[in-house]
Amino acid sequence: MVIADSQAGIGAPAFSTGAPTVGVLGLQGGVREHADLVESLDAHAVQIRKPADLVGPDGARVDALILPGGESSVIDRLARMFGLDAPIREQVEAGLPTLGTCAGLILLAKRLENPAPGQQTLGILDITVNRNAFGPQVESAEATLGTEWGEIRAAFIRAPQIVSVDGAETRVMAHYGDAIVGVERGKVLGASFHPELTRDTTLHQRLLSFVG
Ligand SMILES: NC(=O)CC[C@H](N)C(=O)O
Repeated sequence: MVIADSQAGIGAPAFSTGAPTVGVLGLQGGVREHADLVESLDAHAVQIRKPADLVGPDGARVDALILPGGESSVIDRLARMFGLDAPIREQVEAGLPTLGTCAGLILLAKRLENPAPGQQTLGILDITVNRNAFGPQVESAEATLGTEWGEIRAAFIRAPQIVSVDGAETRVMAHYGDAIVGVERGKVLGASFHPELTRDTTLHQRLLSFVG
């Protein structure tokens, strides 16, 4: 992964080199795992930590965005602290293909049933999410899901559940038992689970299919 942050000193962002560039929100959580999967698909991964990271030196945006899992209240607080919330919202609403997994799904939701004190979301997907529906970390599980995206090997870790899909344009794509755990609207994908921990590339391939 190329870290698009001069302070990190790992080089310049790899924009406009032919292969698509996928930004991974790099504030907290499973950043490296998503970046590794992106690079296994011959795309570039860059870390997004400040608004300028969303835009390359020649003005080109990243071609797609991933909001990883982690702790959604922490990612939310840091994103607002660094002024990333509005630019992300604007670019996603303008058509930037985006994948949110677990905490990333929570960030995408318009409504949370049990937010942490002061927690906000980007409010992009017209869904209501119960933040820790699948219980504490010890109740985490791995499962193979038959989904509208294809078969996915998924890891659930204190996973959120989509308790309702409130907008007609948002499609239910995946269930785990009776629970809705995957949705899609336009070029925005949201999943309760972690495909990056089981190294399942189905969702990343779907994300890249929206590029260009
Ligand atoms: N693995 C995860 O991303 C867990 C998300 C967690 N439930 C939260 O509120 O952020």
